[in-house]
Amino acid sequence: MNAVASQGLATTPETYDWPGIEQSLDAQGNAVLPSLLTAGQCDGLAALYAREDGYRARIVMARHGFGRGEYKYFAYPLPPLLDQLRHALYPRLAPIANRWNRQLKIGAQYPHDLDAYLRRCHEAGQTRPTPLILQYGEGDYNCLHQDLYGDHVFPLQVAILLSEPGRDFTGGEFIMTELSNKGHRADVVALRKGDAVVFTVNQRPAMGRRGTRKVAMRHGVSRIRSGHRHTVGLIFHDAK
Ligand SMILES: O=C(O)CCC(=O)C(=O)O
Ligand SMILES: [Fe+2]
Repeated sequence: MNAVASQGLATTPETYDWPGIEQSLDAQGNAVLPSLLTAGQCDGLAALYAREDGYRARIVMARHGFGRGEYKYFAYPLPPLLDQLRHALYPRLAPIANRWNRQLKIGAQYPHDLDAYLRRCHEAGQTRPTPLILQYGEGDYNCLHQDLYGDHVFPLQVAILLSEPGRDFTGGEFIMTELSNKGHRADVVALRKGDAVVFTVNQRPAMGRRGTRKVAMRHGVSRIRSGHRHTVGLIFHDAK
Protein backbone atom coordinates (compact mmCIF):
# COMPACT_ATOMS: atom_id res chain seq x y z
CA MET A 1 0.00 0.00 0.00
CA ASN A 2 2.92 2.32 0.53
CA ALA A 3 3.52 2.48 -3.23
CA VAL A 4 2.89 6.20 -3.14
CA ALA A 5 5.92 7.41 -1.26
CA SER A 6 5.83 10.76 0.50
CA GLN A 7 7.66 12.34 -2.43
CA GLY A 8 6.81 15.81 -1.20
CA LEU A 9 3.75 17.71 -2.24
CA ALA A 10 3.51 19.54 -5.56
CA THR A 11 2.62 22.66 -3.62
CA THR A 12 3.25 22.78 0.11
CA PRO A 13 0.28 24.11 2.07
CA GLU A 14 2.41 27.06 3.27
CA THR A 15 2.59 28.53 -0.25
CA TYR A 16 -1.17 29.01 -0.60
CA ASP A 17 -2.96 32.31 -0.13
CA TRP A 18 -4.66 31.29 3.13
CA PRO A 19 -6.40 34.65 3.72
CA GLY A 20 -7.92 34.28 0.22
CA ILE A 21 -8.93 30.68 0.93
CA GLU A 22 -10.55 31.74 4.20
CA GLN A 23 -12.45 34.52 2.39
CA SER A 24 -13.71 32.07 -0.22
CA LEU A 25 -14.77 29.59 2.49
CA ASP A 26 -16.67 32.36 4.26
CA ALA A 27 -18.35 33.61 1.08
CA GLN A 28 -18.99 30.33 -0.79
CA GLY A 29 -18.36 27.50 1.65
CA ASN A 30 -15.62 26.17 -0.62
CA ALA A 31 -12.17 27.13 -1.93
CA VAL A 32 -9.78 25.62 -4.48
CA LEU A 33 -6.18 24.64 -3.65
CA PRO A 34 -4.63 24.60 -7.15
CA SER A 35 -2.05 21.90 -7.98
CA LEU A 36 -1.91 20.31 -4.55
CA LEU A 37 -0.60 17.11 -6.17
CA THR A 38 1.54 16.48 -9.27
CA ALA A 39 0.16 14.45 -12.17
CA GLY A 40 2.48 11.62 -11.11
CA GLN A 41 1.15 11.64 -7.53
CA CYS A 42 -2.43 11.60 -8.88
CA ASP A 43 -1.65 8.61 -11.13
CA GLY A 44 0.05 6.78 -8.25
CA LEU A 45 -2.98 7.27 -6.00
CA ALA A 46 -5.51 6.36 -8.73
CA ALA A 47 -3.55 3.14 -9.37
CA LEU A 48 -4.07 2.12 -5.73
CA TYR A 49 -7.79 1.73 -6.38
CA ALA A 50 -7.43 -1.69 -7.98
CA ARG A 51 -5.38 -3.09 -5.10
CA GLU A 52 -6.98 -5.41 -2.57
CA ASP A 53 -4.83 -4.50 0.42
CA GLY A 54 -4.77 -1.28 2.41
CA TYR A 55 -8.54 -0.77 2.71
CA ARG A 56 -11.07 -1.32 5.48
CA ALA A 57 -14.19 -1.30 3.27
CA ARG A 58 -15.45 -1.06 -0.30
CA ILE A 59 -18.80 0.64 -0.92
CA VAL A 60 -20.85 0.15 -4.08
CA MET A 61 -22.87 3.36 -4.06
CA ALA A 62 -25.99 2.06 -5.85
CA ARG A 63 -26.53 -0.54 -3.10
CA HIS A 64 -26.97 2.22 -0.51
CA GLY A 65 -28.82 4.80 -2.59
CA PHE A 66 -25.72 7.02 -2.61
CA GLY A 67 -25.61 7.31 -6.40
CA ARG A 68 -23.65 5.18 -8.87
CA GLY A 69 -19.94 4.38 -8.70
CA GLU A 70 -17.84 3.00 -5.86
CA TYR A 71 -15.36 3.97 -3.21
CA LYS A 72 -12.98 2.44 -0.71
CA TYR A 73 -12.06 3.61 2.77
CA PHE A 74 -8.34 3.38 3.49
CA ALA A 75 -7.22 1.38 6.52
CA TYR A 76 -4.64 2.74 8.94
CA PRO A 77 -1.79 3.31 8.32
CA LEU A 78 -2.85 5.61 5.49
CA PRO A 79 -0.65 5.92 2.38
CA PRO A 80 2.14 8.29 3.54
CA LEU A 81 1.22 11.05 1.09
CA LEU A 82 -2.38 11.17 2.38
CA ASP A 83 -1.28 11.00 6.01
CA GLN A 84 1.12 13.88 5.35
CA LEU A 85 -1.58 15.94 3.62
CA ARG A 86 -4.17 15.28 6.32
CA HIS A 87 -1.66 16.44 8.96
CA ALA A 88 -0.47 19.46 6.95
CA LEU A 89 -3.93 20.78 6.07
CA TYR A 90 -5.64 20.29 9.43
CA PRO A 91 -3.74 23.04 11.35
CA ARG A 92 -4.56 25.54 8.56
CA LEU A 93 -8.26 24.71 8.78
CA ALA A 94 -8.69 24.34 12.56
CA PRO A 95 -8.68 28.13 13.27
CA ILE A 96 -11.38 28.65 10.61
CA ALA A 97 -13.37 25.72 12.04
CA ASN A 98 -13.08 27.21 15.54
CA ARG A 99 -14.29 30.62 14.38
CA TRP A 100 -17.19 29.07 12.44
CA ASN A 101 -18.29 27.11 15.52
CA ARG A 102 -18.16 30.26 17.65
CA GLN A 103 -20.26 32.13 15.06
CA LEU A 104 -22.73 29.24 14.85
CA LYS A 105 -22.80 28.93 18.67
CA ILE A 106 -21.61 25.31 18.46
CA GLY A 107 -19.66 24.42 21.61
CA ALA A 108 -16.90 22.25 20.09
CA GLN A 109 -13.44 23.77 19.57
CA TYR A 110 -10.65 21.93 17.77
CA PRO A 111 -7.07 21.44 18.98
CA HIS A 112 -4.31 22.79 16.75
CA ASP A 113 -2.92 19.34 16.08
CA LEU A 114 -4.65 16.53 14.12
CA ASP A 115 -3.35 13.76 16.40
CA ALA A 116 -4.93 15.45 19.43
CA TYR A 117 -8.24 15.73 17.54
CA LEU A 118 -8.11 12.10 16.40
CA ARG A 119 -7.48 11.01 20.01
CA ARG A 120 -10.70 12.80 20.94
CA CYS A 121 -12.58 10.99 18.14
CA HIS A 122 -11.10 7.63 19.11
CA GLU A 123 -11.94 8.05 22.81
CA ALA A 124 -15.56 8.68 21.77
CA GLY A 125 -15.62 5.45 19.74
CA GLN A 126 -14.99 7.10 16.33
CA THR A 127 -11.96 4.94 15.57
CA ARG A 128 -12.31 4.00 11.90
CA PRO A 129 -10.36 6.00 9.29
CA THR A 130 -12.45 8.09 6.91
CA PRO A 131 -10.01 9.04 4.08
CA LEU A 132 -11.32 7.44 0.91
CA ILE A 133 -10.74 6.99 -2.79
CA LEU A 134 -13.61 7.10 -5.28
CA GLN A 135 -13.96 5.66 -8.77
CA TYR A 136 -16.61 6.69 -11.28
CA GLY A 137 -17.28 5.47 -14.82
CA GLU A 138 -19.68 6.56 -17.54
CA GLY A 139 -23.18 7.21 -16.12
CA ASP A 140 -21.98 7.33 -12.51
CA TYR A 141 -22.73 10.17 -10.10
CA ASN A 142 -22.57 10.98 -6.39
CA CYS A 143 -25.81 12.13 -4.75
CA LEU A 144 -25.72 15.34 -2.72
CA HIS A 145 -24.70 14.35 0.81
CA GLN A 146 -22.86 15.23 4.00
CA ASP A 147 -20.02 13.12 5.40
CA LEU A 148 -21.10 12.86 9.04
CA TYR A 149 -19.84 9.81 10.92
CA GLY A 150 -20.75 10.43 14.56
CA ASP A 151 -21.12 13.26 17.07
CA HIS A 152 -17.59 14.50 16.45
CA VAL A 153 -17.56 16.51 13.22
CA PHE A 154 -14.72 18.62 11.86
CA PRO A 155 -16.62 21.16 9.71
CA LEU A 156 -14.24 21.27 6.71
CA GLN A 157 -13.04 18.51 4.40
CA VAL A 158 -10.95 18.19 1.24
CA ALA A 159 -11.39 16.36 -2.08
CA ILE A 160 -8.58 16.00 -4.63
CA LEU A 161 -9.27 15.36 -8.30
CA LEU A 162 -6.94 12.65 -9.64
CA SER A 163 -8.16 12.68 -13.29
CA GLU A 164 -8.05 15.34 -16.01
CA PRO A 165 -11.42 16.80 -17.06
CA GLY A 166 -11.93 16.84 -20.83
CA ARG A 167 -9.30 14.17 -21.35
CA ASP A 168 -9.91 11.35 -18.84
CA PHE A 169 -13.62 12.11 -18.42
CA THR A 170 -16.38 14.55 -19.32
CA GLY A 171 -19.24 15.68 -17.05
CA GLY A 172 -18.51 14.70 -13.44
CA GLU A 173 -18.43 18.17 -11.93
CA PHE A 174 -18.01 18.76 -8.22
CA ILE A 175 -21.26 20.36 -7.04
CA MET A 176 -22.15 22.12 -3.80
CA THR A 177 -25.57 23.26 -2.74
CA GLU A 178 -26.49 25.64 0.03
CA LEU A 179 -29.81 26.08 1.75
CA SER A 180 -30.65 28.98 4.03
CA ASN A 181 -33.45 31.45 4.61
CA LYS A 182 -32.00 33.28 1.56
CA GLY A 183 -32.91 30.40 -0.79
CA HIS A 184 -31.46 27.22 -2.22
CA ARG A 185 -28.60 27.47 -4.68
CA ALA A 186 -25.92 25.39 -6.38
CA ASP A 187 -22.26 26.06 -7.11
CA VAL A 188 -20.06 24.13 -9.55
CA VAL A 189 -16.41 24.02 -8.50
CA ALA A 190 -14.05 23.90 -11.50
CA LEU A 191 -11.10 21.59 -10.80
CA ARG A 192 -8.16 20.33 -12.85
CA LYS A 193 -6.21 17.16 -12.19
CA GLY A 194 -4.22 17.62 -8.98
CA ASP A 195 -6.39 20.47 -7.67
CA ALA A 196 -8.13 20.11 -4.34
CA VAL A 197 -11.31 21.69 -3.04
CA VAL A 198 -11.74 22.52 0.66
CA PHE A 199 -15.41 22.58 1.52
CA THR A 200 -18.06 22.69 4.23
CA VAL A 201 -19.10 19.37 5.74
CA ASN A 202 -22.50 20.43 7.08
CA GLN A 203 -23.09 24.05 8.11
CA ARG A 204 -21.34 27.36 7.70
CA PRO A 205 -22.03 30.83 9.06
CA ALA A 206 -22.88 33.58 6.60
CA MET A 207 -22.83 37.22 7.62
CA GLY A 208 -25.97 39.13 6.75
CA ARG A 209 -27.41 42.52 7.67
CA ARG A 210 -29.21 40.91 10.61
CA GLY A 211 -26.16 39.07 11.90
CA THR A 212 -25.02 35.52 11.29
CA ARG A 213 -27.20 33.13 9.31
CA LYS A 214 -26.76 29.37 9.30
CA VAL A 215 -26.25 27.87 5.82
CA ALA A 216 -26.68 24.10 5.32
CA MET A 217 -24.41 22.67 2.64
CA ARG A 218 -24.20 19.42 0.71
CA HIS A 219 -21.79 18.19 -1.94
CA GLY A 220 -21.99 15.68 -4.78
CA VAL A 221 -20.80 14.93 -8.30
CA SER A 222 -22.80 15.37 -11.50
CA ARG A 223 -23.16 12.49 -13.95
CA ILE A 224 -19.98 11.35 -15.69
CA ARG A 225 -20.78 11.62 -19.41
CA SER A 226 -17.75 9.63 -20.60
CA GLY A 227 -14.50 8.17 -19.31
CA HIS A 228 -13.29 7.55 -15.78
CA ARG A 229 -12.87 9.88 -12.82
CA HIS A 230 -10.98 9.23 -9.57
CA THR A 231 -10.86 11.40 -6.46
CA VAL A 232 -9.42 11.16 -2.98
CA GLY A 233 -11.38 12.51 -0.03
CA LEU A 234 -9.76 13.69 3.20
CA ILE A 235 -12.16 13.88 6.10
CA PHE A 236 -10.62 14.89 9.42
CA HIS A 237 -12.98 13.22 11.90
CA ASP A 238 -12.92 9.42 12.09
CA ALA A 239 -16.01 7.21 11.97
CA LYS A 240 -18.00 5.19 14.50
O1 LIG B 1 -15.73 12.64 -6.09
C1 LIG B 1 -15.83 13.76 -5.59
O2 LIG B 1 -15.42 14.78 -6.15
C2 LIG B 1 -16.53 13.93 -4.26
C3 LIG B 1 -16.13 12.88 -3.32
C4 LIG B 1 -16.79 12.99 -1.96
O3 LIG B 1 -17.97 12.92 -1.81
C5 LIG B 1 -15.92 13.20 -0.81
O4 LIG B 1 -14.68 13.30 -0.96
O5 LIG B 1 -16.46 13.29 0.30
FE1 LIG C 1 -18.47 13.17 0.29
